[in-house]
Parts: sequence; C-alpha cells; structure tokens
Amino acid sequence: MSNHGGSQLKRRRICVMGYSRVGKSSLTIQFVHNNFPDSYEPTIANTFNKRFQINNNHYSLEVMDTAGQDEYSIMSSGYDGMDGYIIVYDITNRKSFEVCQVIFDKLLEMKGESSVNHVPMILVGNMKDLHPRRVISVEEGRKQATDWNCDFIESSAKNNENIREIFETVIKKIDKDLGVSHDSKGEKCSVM
Ligand SMILES: Nc1nc2c(ncn2[C@@H]2O[C@H](COP(=O)(O)OP(=O)(O)OP(=O)(O)O)[C@@H](O)[C@H]2O)c(=O)[nH]1
Repeated sequence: MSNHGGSQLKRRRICVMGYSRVGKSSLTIQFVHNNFPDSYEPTIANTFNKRFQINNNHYSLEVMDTAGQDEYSIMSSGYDGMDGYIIVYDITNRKSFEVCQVIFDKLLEMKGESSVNHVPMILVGNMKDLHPRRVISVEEGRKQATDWNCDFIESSAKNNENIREIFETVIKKIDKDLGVSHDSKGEKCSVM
C-alpha cells in the first residue's frame, strides 16, 4: 500500500475468466485503454496495470486477461492469488454460459471455500449490443448469479456499456470483505 495524494493506494488483482471469444480481452482493453480492438487474437494470458479511483479510494489494479477456458481446461494455479474474479459469457452463446458453471465450480475448489461469500466475483453477460441474437435472457443470467450469491451485469465491450461498472462492482465487493468503506466522504478504515 503506498500513498496517493494523501490517501492510500490499494493494490487489487482481478482475474477475467470465461469461454473463448466471449470478449474477455475486449472488455479488459476497453477498461484499461478505452478502446475496442478491431481484430481478434486468441489470448494466452495478459496482465494489464491501471490506476483507478472510486470516491476517495485510489487503486493500483492488476487485471489478468486469461486464455479462454472450457470444461476440460485445468485451472492455472496462477489464478489462485487473485483478489476478485470476473466470469464472462456471451449472451448469444449458450455453451459459453454453461462453461461459467464449470469455471465457478473449479474456482471454489481451487480457493478451498465452501461458500461463494468468500470469493469476490461477478457474472458478466457480454455482447449486450447483439441483443437480437441473444439466447440467454437477462433473467437467466441474473438467476445464475443469485444462485451463486454474486453480482450480475450485462455489458458491451464494443459500445463501452457497463465496463467501468463491472470493475467497480468487483472492487467494491473485495473492499467489503476487507472492511474498506465506500461512503462518498471517503474511507473510514483501510485494511489491506
Ligand atoms: N458485438 C460485439 N462483439 C464483441 C464484444 N466483445 C468482444 N467482441 C468480439 O468478439 C470477438 C472475441 O473477442 P475477444 O475479446 O478476443 O474474446 P476473448 O474472450 O478474449 O477470446 P479468447 O482470447 O480466445 O479467449 C472479437 O471479434 C471481438 O471484436 C461486444 O461487446 N460486442
């Protein structure tokens, strides 16, 4: 933790997971660099750094964009030390939605937690702009997140819709577990 304009700079590590081609890289790049990449390139694994602010809390974020997972891929031990997880599916692709359950199960197994309450995460239905082609309804996505006791957002990396909100929500969830306040007057305590 370092000083930033009088308030502490908090380090948070966030992992973006999901089936291949759901938009993990696109939403990460939209968040970090404010643009939507034109071409598709499969990701091996990329880490991005970004300074971010929510109210009076300042963050140094490390965002890990992972290679697409499927039901057979082995969970990398490198994902274990992350503070929060963004699990992404494509609203036009049911397979990508089903793979989220596999990722969720493996994540909890890896974390050794019996309850999702101890693993800050958010379920994201990306490609919201392709609404006419959707096969996963908002209700179905939300129900899944409710079953997991986590947050839910639909986004469009292409249109930069709800991208900041995804990261803000998962950071707030991490902070809640750490006892960091998010009232608009600033932090009351800053446990790391
Ligand atoms: N219409 C639309 N296309 C998107 C959106 N997000 C990503 N794409 C497109 O979907 C394709 C896959 O996007 P990526 O961001 O590379 O997906 P990924 O999940 O990182 O893919 P892998 O690295 O293979 O796992 C690309 O052609 C993107 O341009 C979105 O919100 N809307």
